[in-house]
Amino acid sequence: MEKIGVVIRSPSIYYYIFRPFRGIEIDVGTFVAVEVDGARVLSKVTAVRHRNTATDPRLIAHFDDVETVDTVKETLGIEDALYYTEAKAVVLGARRGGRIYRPQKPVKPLSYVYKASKSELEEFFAPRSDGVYITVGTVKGTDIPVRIDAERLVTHHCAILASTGAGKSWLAGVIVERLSLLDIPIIIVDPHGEYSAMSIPATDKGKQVSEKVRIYVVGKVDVKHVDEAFAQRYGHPRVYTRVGINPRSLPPRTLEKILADLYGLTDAQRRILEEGWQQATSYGERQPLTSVEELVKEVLDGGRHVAPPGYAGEMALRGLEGRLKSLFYNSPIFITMYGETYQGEPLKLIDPQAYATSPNIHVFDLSGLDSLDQQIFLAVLLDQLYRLATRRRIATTFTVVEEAHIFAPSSAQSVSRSYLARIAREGRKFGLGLCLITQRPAKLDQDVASQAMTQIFKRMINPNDLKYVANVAEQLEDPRLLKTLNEDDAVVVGVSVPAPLLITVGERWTNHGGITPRLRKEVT
Ligand SMILES: Nc1ncnc2c1ncn2[C@@H]1O[C@H](COP(=O)(O)OP(=O)(O)OP(=O)(O)O)[C@@H](O)[C@H]1O
Repeated sequence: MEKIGVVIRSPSIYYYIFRPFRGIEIDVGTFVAVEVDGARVLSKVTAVRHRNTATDPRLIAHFDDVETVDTVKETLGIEDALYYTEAKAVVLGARRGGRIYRPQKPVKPLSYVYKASKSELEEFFAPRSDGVYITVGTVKGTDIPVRIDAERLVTHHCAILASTGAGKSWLAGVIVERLSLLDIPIIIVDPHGEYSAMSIPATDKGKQVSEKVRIYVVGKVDVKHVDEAFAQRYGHPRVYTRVGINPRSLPPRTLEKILADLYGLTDAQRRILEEGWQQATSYGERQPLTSVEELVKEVLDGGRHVAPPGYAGEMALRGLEGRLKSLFYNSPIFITMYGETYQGEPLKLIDPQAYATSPNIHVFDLSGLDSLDQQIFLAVLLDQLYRLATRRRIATTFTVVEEAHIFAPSSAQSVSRSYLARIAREGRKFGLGLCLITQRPAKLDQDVASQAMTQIFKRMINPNDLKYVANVAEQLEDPRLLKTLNEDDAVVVGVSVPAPLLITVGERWTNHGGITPRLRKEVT
């Protein structure tokens, strides 16, 4: 084993500082090994610096032309004597059977530092024999595959956090493709309509994945421009089902909140709504789909007995009637009568149980909806999924939520936040996993974000987001690293990897819809 340096000091059990021997080049990211109690412990270099012990650096500031610098370097030949290099290595641990063992004592000063061999690295990153893994890329700078524990990734939730254009949806696509071959039902909440491209394979392997893609356009919205762009780019028409939601599937608190936010509600109207909605939705599991007129009549009839007497009561009832009709007729996500169509296309009711029991990739294109309708849709979908999951009526399901900070913002209001938070908190027990994707980590609700036990970071530039990440991601050695990442780099930390890893993200097997447009011409 090649000895490449010696430990100078080790201030804690987590890292040590070593001096690479003369002629040894060490880069950040290099894997090295040391011995602790006879076991070889793997470590990763996270910083390299040149230290000057012989002179005051201010002396060098006086070397103000090429001639002087060359004279000092070549004639005096003191360059090597002036500086030495030292590196910081973070202890990753040693593999013992299926587990990673981390020594509970610091590395001894004067211990030798060895170059980590390929086989040593492969052994360290090898998956446990009893787990289910997906390969999402390679350890950066090596060809060692990065295998992520799929069960932990899915059920303990994950988050992909990075600036815009840093490659979040590319990576989400890689994860979804690999998971789909394990026959896990996957639901993608796609506010930008990017993921329809997964229905077009990019490689042979991609054919198996794209056959599993089911696209749903949500609501009565015109998506001709999206379809045209799709057909032009891939030479195939986009095939989708148009879906909507039954107004009766709205949870009462959510309905009340929407009406209050949009139009305001008096106390009397709230009381009538609470009673009336309970009556109108007392059909059990499958709520009937009726016309809005019938539904509103049922609500008013069911709540009339709590209305104030006389004219005030009549006013409250009429006001509530108007508000309910406005909401259900104006929002494009509701189906307002049985057999409704839009531009000749039938509208189907969403069927969360079918999505969460079939091993497909269900892509919900929400791009035609405004932000409130997107949130209402997600609230209803997640509410139904949660109810089904608690009754063990679904398979383990992975739900990818793009732009998660819109659906669960840290400060602003959102009707979907409590539904995301509930699944983030309790979904693991029922096999409901989330993948939260956001370009503004600092704007994502903390309760929701903190439940993501695997965190994947990509390039991040915004100082607020970096500060936030430094506070929440204990395992991330130095958030400044995130500023320097390329599009295909990612840092993975958390329960589904043996140690924090800098990875090169793998190839896509299906098409990526989020290509950043290039400027066509130079201006002369
Ligand atoms: N691993 C990769 N290998 C090659 N190209 C990549 C990779 N990751 C991303 N890209 C390219 O980088 C660009 C941006 O990627 P992507 O659409 O995934 O970013 P994003 O972070 O999701 O952006 P947005 O915030 O706008 O949704 C795309 O053109 C994509 O093709």
